[in-house]
Amino acid sequence: ELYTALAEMEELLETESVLITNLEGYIRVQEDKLSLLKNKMDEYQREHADAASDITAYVSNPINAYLLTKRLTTDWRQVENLMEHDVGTDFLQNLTQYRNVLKFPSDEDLNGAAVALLRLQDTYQLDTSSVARGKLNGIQYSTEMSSDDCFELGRQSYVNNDYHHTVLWMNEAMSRMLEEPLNQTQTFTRADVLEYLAFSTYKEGNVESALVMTNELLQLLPNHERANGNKRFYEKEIAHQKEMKKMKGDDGTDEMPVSDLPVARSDTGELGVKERKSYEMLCRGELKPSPTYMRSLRCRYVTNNVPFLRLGPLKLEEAHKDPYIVIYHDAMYDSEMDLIKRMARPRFRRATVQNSVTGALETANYRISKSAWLKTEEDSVIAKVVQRTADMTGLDMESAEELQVVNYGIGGHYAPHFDFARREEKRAFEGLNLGNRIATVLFYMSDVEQGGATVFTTLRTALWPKRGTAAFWMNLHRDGEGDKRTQHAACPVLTGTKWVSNKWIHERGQEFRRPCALNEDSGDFAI
Ligand SMILES: O=C(O)CCC(=O)C(=O)O
Ligand SMILES: [Fe+2]
Repeated sequence: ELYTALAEMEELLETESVLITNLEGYIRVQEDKLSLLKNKMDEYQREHADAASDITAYVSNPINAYLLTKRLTTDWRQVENLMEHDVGTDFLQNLTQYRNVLKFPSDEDLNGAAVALLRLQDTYQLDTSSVARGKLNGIQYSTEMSSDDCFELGRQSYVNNDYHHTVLWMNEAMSRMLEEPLNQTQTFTRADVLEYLAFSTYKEGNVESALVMTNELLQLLPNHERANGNKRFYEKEIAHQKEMKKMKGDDGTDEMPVSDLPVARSDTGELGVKERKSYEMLCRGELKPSPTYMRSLRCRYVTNNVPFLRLGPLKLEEAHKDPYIVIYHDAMYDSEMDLIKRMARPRFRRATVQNSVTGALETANYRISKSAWLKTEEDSVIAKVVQRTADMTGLDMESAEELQVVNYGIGGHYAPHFDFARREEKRAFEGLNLGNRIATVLFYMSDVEQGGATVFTTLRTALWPKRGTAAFWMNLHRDGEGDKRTQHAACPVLTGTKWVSNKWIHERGQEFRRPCALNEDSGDFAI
């Protein structure tokens, strides 16, 4: 699960550096051996040519006769020994040992990294060939991908039953392969790509194209057993579809290719097609509140009646009126953020979500990050931050959860969700007797180069991470019901790392600070 946070990916670079050194050593020893053999061969060739120019004269000389005999006995045995001795063994053994001491990614990591890349491609509408060329918004974003890299990404998509991306990346692999100079280590052939393409195209609902590709494949490999079987299958399928059309008198205009149908995407939860569209638009910064609405939003200094804040008031910026969402600027000092990150690093675990039925904590594709919890009592710095949270919210911190520190790697995200437990998730905070999560304070502990906004899916509002700021909103209505309008998500990180910390404040202890009411009345909250 290394791919879930950037912090741990750094260790992989160290692993790679050790592997490179080992490979360098291996090559050096092999080269030494080969150059020794080459010297011997040159010497033998020279002597042999000499002898061959006048064989009788050569062998009649006793010294030559001795040397020839020696060459073919002890000397040649030396050559055989050299050839036999495998100088690679030690280096191979090193590799086995490294497995135990160094950090290595697993196949699951490879899959996770691939899925993350594809998620970014979707969310930020990146076109396949630009990604393959390492280009992002016209600038060089990373190294170029080889045809092999593209093929592997296509294969990963295929394994995940993601035929849409299989087609995109297999096509890219093919066109890259045609551009590249002939490569001896190429891991795939044209026929391999055609096979993946044909089957995925069929799965995407286009049988005709699948048949065309299969025929192309059979031209390359006429005896390909599976392809022959598929060809018969596709032909039957096409005939069957024609038959069906005829029976229905259907002119085919209302037929929708399967790829356009809404598909359940596991990593954005239960979003419908429309919600998913607006979520992604928000992430891209394409959906904004109207200028009229923006004009109504204010900034001000606040003291919240806290005497201490009279000395240094908080800087509040309104992000949304109803529900009320605010940003506090300079809510955390650099030194605090540095310490919090340092404390969290060694404790990072893959973030979990609560199963709404069983209440159990489990990992899920729709939340990809690493997180750790810090107790208030652990360090005076944490206690200070918690006190500031109390000042910012006017709420009691007794029932609040520990500070949750989160680090998102490239592609890390959290799909649209509510911070409060819904009725059907009643078990979530049961037993703690602290009530539901009444409010959220979300500290941004890093800038994010590209992507990584917090977006409120139904409010046309996106908060862009800015180091040191904190967002604050109430999750519950006055009557304790969850405010569905607070649904929000963490967009995937496109470049850079994202660090945040969450302070979730609970209902218990707020009875006098935010008295409840009989009906939902969310507009009266004043800071
Ligand atoms: O990281 C973000 O922007 C939001 C995180 C969030 O919503 C959560 O952890 O509940
Ligand atoms: Fe959240």
